[in-house]
Amino acid sequence: MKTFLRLKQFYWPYQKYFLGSILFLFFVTAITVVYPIILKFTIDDVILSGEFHLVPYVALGFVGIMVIKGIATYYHQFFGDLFGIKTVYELRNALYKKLQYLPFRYYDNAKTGDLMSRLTADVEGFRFFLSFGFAQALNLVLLVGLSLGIMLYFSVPLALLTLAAMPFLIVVVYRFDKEVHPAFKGIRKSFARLTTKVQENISGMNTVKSLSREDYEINKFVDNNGDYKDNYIQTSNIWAKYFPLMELIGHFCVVMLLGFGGFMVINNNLEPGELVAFFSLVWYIIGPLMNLGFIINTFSQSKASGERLVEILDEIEDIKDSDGAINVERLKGHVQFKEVFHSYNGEEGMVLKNVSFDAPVGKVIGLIGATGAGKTTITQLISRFYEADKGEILIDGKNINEYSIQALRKNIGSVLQESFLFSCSIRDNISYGYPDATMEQIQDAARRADAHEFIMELPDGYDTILGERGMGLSGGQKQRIAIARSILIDPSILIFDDATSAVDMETEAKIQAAFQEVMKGRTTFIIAHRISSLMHADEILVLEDGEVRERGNHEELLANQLGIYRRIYNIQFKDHQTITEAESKKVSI
Ligand SMILES: Nc1ncnc2c1ncn2[C@@H]1O[C@H](COP(=O)(O)OP(=O)(O)OP(=O)(O)O)[C@@H](O)[C@H]1O
Repeated sequence: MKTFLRLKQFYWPYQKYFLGSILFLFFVTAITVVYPIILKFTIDDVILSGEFHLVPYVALGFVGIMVIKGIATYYHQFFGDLFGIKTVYELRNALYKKLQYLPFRYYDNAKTGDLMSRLTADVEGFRFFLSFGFAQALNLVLLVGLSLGIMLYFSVPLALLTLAAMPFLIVVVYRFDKEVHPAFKGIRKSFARLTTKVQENISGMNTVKSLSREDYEINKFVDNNGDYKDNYIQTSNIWAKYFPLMELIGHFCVVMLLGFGGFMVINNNLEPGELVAFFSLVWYIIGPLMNLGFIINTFSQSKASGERLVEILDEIEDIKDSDGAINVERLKGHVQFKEVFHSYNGEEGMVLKNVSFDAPVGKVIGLIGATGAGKTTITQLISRFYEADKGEILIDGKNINEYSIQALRKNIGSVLQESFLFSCSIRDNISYGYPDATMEQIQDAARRADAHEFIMELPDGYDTILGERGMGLSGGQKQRIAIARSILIDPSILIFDDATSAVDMETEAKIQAAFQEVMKGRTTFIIAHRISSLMHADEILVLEDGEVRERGNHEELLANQLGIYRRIYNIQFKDHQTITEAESKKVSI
């Protein structure tokens, strides 16, 4: 019940559809139980009493009642559907919104396929219960209640006989629910694993094919698919075990009814029409009770689904605006780190240790160091993707927590090693961060990113539709679109995180030239492994194990013959020298 209470805010605003559906359900149920009464009347008061002239009227009345039942059924289902559909519309929106604001920490461990299945299959599971399951449960209570009432009215002893089997049925149903609920949870989890597998496989198809791991992937999928199948079989086993038992109890009731009821008719303690009516009424009890398995099934599924939805909704958004957060339009871009420490998973794993630096407005800061040294972490802290454990990060003299997250991030443009382009036009990709940009502004950003020329050579120019992964464009072209996208928001802080590592030297030179143009007047952080990418920086921070080991400009750092920077330079310079020598040998041959 906790799950349903937690999700109340989504379905309660649509209570009018729910109440409408329930109202018509009352009609449907009432008309349903009128049917055996008409039957009793037809047999006892028309046929056995010889009043045959009444038959056409009874038949007409019966047809009329059935028409009303049809109309009531239509509205009951229609309102029930509306209730479910409108609720999950709100719920899906809320879940999606929540996903947009969940911190990066959440996505570090989240699986795309699992989230997809929550937003689709689980939301549907919940809707199904709202639209049908609940009404079925209510229908059960109403139909059983009314039928029992009428039966008690006709004959108390016979009605009690029917009631006698109820405790057994309740025990069976209780045990069924106990077993089937975890089984359904298992199915949902297994389905999420299956979709995760498919999603990861499609996203990583390049790696799969290049390492010829198709067979391995197929086997893994077969395992996941097998697990899903086994989960379903296990659930079917539970179902198969309990359903016949429920049915058996139901049929036992009918046998008792026919035996004892027939005996009462023979002894003139019950009218023949009443026995026939009883026979119909008892099926109105047995039928819904046999359906109880399905209702519990729907309820269990929706409870399991609802729990998985609540898990997302209750996830903590720990990175959010502080009270009175400043909504500044434009930051100047003066970035300062003061004794910053950071870990992703507790004290032991400090990935930044006592990092301090000052990046005045318009200056270029280079970050270099081995992989895992903490370069990206520094830039992620500036954007508040994660929060530092200790120390202070200031922009324009104020702690970054004092700015609203939106204001802060709107002033930071990032180009990553692999830029993500959406499956829409190039124009929309460039204007993603500034949807109101005019075509002139978009083209201007593209020109400054050295992207305009190649875009114009594409058949549809700026209207060219890109695939999910920027299909049809080279790595360098994708990067230049990403640069255009970052500069269109006119950020005061620019972050280039390994932005040229995936492209060839010539493209790198082109992108670097584009960088020079867009860096003017902005505080820029360049993360790179190649010294050539950041040698012109005003200050270069050399990181090792999360600590700044050396700092200074290119010349100053080179002067330290035993320094890390000098060592990196020597290795890269040697490579360069070897290549140049080989090239010149080739030419002389
Ligand atoms: N989201 C995360 N959760 C847990 N640990 C992380 C996370 N991101 C990075 N780390 C760890 O923090 C350390 C620093 O990572 P970071 O990405 O800052 O290094 P980097 O210097 O940018 O490396 P690279 O040059 O490979 O990009 C690494 O040990 C890394 O494993």
